[in-house]
Amino acid sequence: MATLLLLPGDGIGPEVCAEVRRVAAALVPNLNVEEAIYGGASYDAHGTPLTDEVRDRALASDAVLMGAVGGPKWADAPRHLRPEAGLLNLRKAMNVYANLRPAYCFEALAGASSLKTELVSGLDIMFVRELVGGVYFGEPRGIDTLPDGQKKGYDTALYTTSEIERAGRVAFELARGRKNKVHSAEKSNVMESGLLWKQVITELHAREYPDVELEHILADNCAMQLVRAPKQFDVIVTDNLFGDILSDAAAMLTGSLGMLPSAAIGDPGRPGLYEPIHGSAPDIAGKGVANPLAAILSFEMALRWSLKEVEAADRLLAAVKGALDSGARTRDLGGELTTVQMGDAVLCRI
Ligand SMILES: NC(=O)C1=CN([C@@H]2O[C@H](COP(=O)(O)OP(=O)(O)OC[C@H]3O[C@@H](n4cnc5c(N)ncnc54)[C@H](O)[C@@H]3O)[C@@H](O)[C@H]2O)C=CC1
Ligand SMILES: CC(C)CC(=O)C(=O)O
Ligand SMILES: [Mg+2]
Repeated sequence: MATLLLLPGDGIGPEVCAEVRRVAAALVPNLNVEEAIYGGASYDAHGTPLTDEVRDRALASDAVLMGAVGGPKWADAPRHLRPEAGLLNLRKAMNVYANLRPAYCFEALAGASSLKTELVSGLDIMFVRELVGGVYFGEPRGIDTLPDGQKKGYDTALYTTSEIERAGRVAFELARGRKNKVHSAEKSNVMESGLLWKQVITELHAREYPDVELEHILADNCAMQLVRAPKQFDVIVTDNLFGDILSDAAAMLTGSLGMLPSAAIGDPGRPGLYEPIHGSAPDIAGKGVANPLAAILSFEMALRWSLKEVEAADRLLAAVKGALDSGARTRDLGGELTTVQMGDAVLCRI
C-alpha cells in the first residue's frame, strides 16, 4: 500500500489539507494517508519547524503533500527556525530539484475574471522552477553591522552547471510531450549566475534537445509577456527566485492564487513533494473560505507523478472541472462557497 504523508502546516494549510484528506478517502481508499506536524505548528510544539522524525518519514513515504507554512506569529523567530526554513530544509532533504507549476486555465474560469477571455482561454503553461539552489540557499548570507554603524544585508545567488542541467533536462523532456517549446528565463544581462544559466541551457539544448524550440528571455520581460500574451508560452524553465515570482503572477491568469498546484520532483524513484503554490494566507486563515482547489489539484499531481494512479488522477481532474463548470466558486473566484462546500462540489463528482 502506498503512503502519502500530509503536512498541513499553518494558516489555511490545515483547512485545505482537510479537503485533500476527504478527496483521497473517496477516490483511493487503499492509499495510506498519514499526517505529521510541521512548520510553525512544529516550532511551537518542538522548537523546530521540521523535526528529524518528520523529515525521515517524508523520505520514507511515496509522496508528501503539504499545505503551507508561516505567518506573522513566527516573524521574529530566528531565521533558521522560521516555518519557511523548515520548508526549504524539507525540499533540500528530499532533493526535489524541479518544481512543476502548471498555470492551466479551466475553461469555466476563462471568462470569469476581469481578464479578457481570449487572453487566457486555452492557457496551459508549465513552469519548471529550480527548487533547491539559487539565492534561497546560497552562502554567505546575513545581516552585518558595518564600522560606521550602518547595517548590511546580503544573500548569495549561486548555481552550478549540474544544478542548471538537471532542471533544464526536466523542462526539455516535458516540452517534448507538449508543444515542444521552452523559454529559459534569467537575468544574464546583470547576473553571473544568470549568464551561466543561459550558457548551460544553450549547450544542453544543442547537445541533447536540438528538436525542441528554445528561446532565451530576460525574466523582467517574461513577467511583462506573461501579462501581455501568456499563450505564447509552453514550458518556462527558470531559477528558484524568478520561478517563485513568475508563477505567482501567472496564477492570476488562471483565476486565483488558490487555483495553482505544484509538484516538486527529483531523481526517478524518489518521493515527490506536492504543494499548492500559495502561502498560509493569514488574512483569511480560520475563516473557512480558502479555495482548496490548489491543494486538491496538487493531490491530483501526486496521484499522477508519484503514486502512479493515473486513472484516479483523471477522475479527480474531471471532478474539479465538473465542479467549476457547474458554477462552484469560492470567494477568491468571485463566489460564496466555503472551503468545505468547494470540497463537497468536487467530492460529489467523484
Ligand atoms: N509554500 C509555502 O508554504 C509558502 C508560504 N508562504 C508564507 O505564507 C505567509 C503568507 O504569505 P503571503 O505573502 O500573504 O502570501 P499568500 O500566498 O499566503 O497570500 C497572498 C494572498 O492570496 C490569498 N490566497 C492565498 N491562497 C489562497 C487560497 N487558497 N484561497 C483564497 N485566497 C488565497 C491570500 O488570502 C492573500 O490575500 C508568509 O509567512 C509566507 O512566507 C508564502 C508562499 C509559499
Ligand atoms: C520558502 C517559500 C515560502 C517560498 C515561496 O514563496 C514558494 O516556494 O512558493
Ligand atoms: Mg511563492
